[in-house]
Amino acid sequence: MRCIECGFQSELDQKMITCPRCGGILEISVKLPPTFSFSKLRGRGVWRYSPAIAGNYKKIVSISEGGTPLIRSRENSEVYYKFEGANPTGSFKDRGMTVAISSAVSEGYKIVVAASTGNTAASAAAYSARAGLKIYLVLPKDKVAIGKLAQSILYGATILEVEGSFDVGMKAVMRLYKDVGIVYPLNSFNPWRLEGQKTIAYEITEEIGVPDYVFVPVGNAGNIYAIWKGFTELRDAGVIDRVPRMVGVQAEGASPIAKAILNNQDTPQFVENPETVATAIRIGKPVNWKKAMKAIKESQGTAIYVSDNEIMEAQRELARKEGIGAEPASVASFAGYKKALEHGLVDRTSKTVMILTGHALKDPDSMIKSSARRIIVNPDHLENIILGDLNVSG
Ligand SMILES: Cc1ncc(COP(=O)(O)O)c(C=O)c1O
Ligand SMILES: N[C@@H](CCOP(=O)(O)O)C(=O)O
Repeated sequence: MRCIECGFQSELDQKMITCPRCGGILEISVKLPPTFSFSKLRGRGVWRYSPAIAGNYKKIVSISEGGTPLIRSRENSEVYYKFEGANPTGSFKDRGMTVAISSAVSEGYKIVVAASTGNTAASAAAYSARAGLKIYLVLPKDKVAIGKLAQSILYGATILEVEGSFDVGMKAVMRLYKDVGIVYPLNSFNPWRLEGQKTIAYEITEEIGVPDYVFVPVGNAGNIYAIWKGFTELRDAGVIDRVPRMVGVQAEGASPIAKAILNNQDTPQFVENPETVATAIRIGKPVNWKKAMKAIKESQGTAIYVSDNEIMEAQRELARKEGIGAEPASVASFAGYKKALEHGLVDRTSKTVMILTGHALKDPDSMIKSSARRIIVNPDHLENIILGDLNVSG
């Protein structure tokens, strides 16, 4: 393990979540066994890749996460959507949560905590219910999409609401973890969680080999790093010969990392009051910014920001042309891909995967604002509408 802030190094220690020297963010380095081969793996989902997942687990808490569909685009056979909405609670967070909760249980914790814009909360609530742990969720008041809030309520979490953005809650959870050792933190500054999320890279590689580009929505910035880490491990073990270019996509009103990358700055300027329709990535001070920038730079990738209008248009286009329903933050990857095509950053022949991080049903308010043809009809004369349409279209 190595601290990304101060360079502290240690042997693998599952008790370690942040750097014991400076409190910084830790990286877990994994060397795949020389015998690693996809053909030898058994089962499906996150734990199929257990030879690559660091740590010892006395008990595995799973709800069959991972193994999500990689859907080929109808319009371009080189383009794929990794639909993380198909996870048990409807987002990629489940991949990380199965590992983090299994780690918490193995280390003897009884209480877990997470700050959240909604998806981490829903996932953490489900996995802690399955493990029989007590969970406290810190949410930005009135800023969590209704589907996600409803999930956290259903799974029986205690919900603590704070005024202000997600960043306020994140800071509070960090402090709580550092001051009160009995509480296990489930956010992505916990490097064990990212061990689960990196399996996205393993699944993509096993199914289609190495893509040229992977587009990832970026909020607290753990996922883009985790996916890059997965590809890097496979490359270092000689399973693949290169790592795809990682492209981080942020919403314009919450884009410290994208702006730093685009302006060639080493450090992002944090956003005090982030604002975007994509509430899942309404984050101004991403805790994993160093890891994300490392992943982008070392993969020779880039970052992009997209407007709220571009996000909403992308959500409709994906639904209406490809039949895939993803929440606004999720389709930032698609909006970013469209922009990258326009700006000539990628071309249509590049093998590209967009990570669609969460299901459309998470945020019904965003869907219902889409334009739709809704007509009050006489049930005895439905044919009038259909025949009328046929006449109009000739
Ligand atoms: C649906 C969705 N997409 C993307 C993200 C961003 O992921 P990360 O925080 O790992 O950058 C989140 C949460 O942060 C999310 O809930
Ligand atoms: N979008 C996230 C924000 C928290 O991110 P995390 O990966 O650090 O838990 C959420 O769903 O809460």
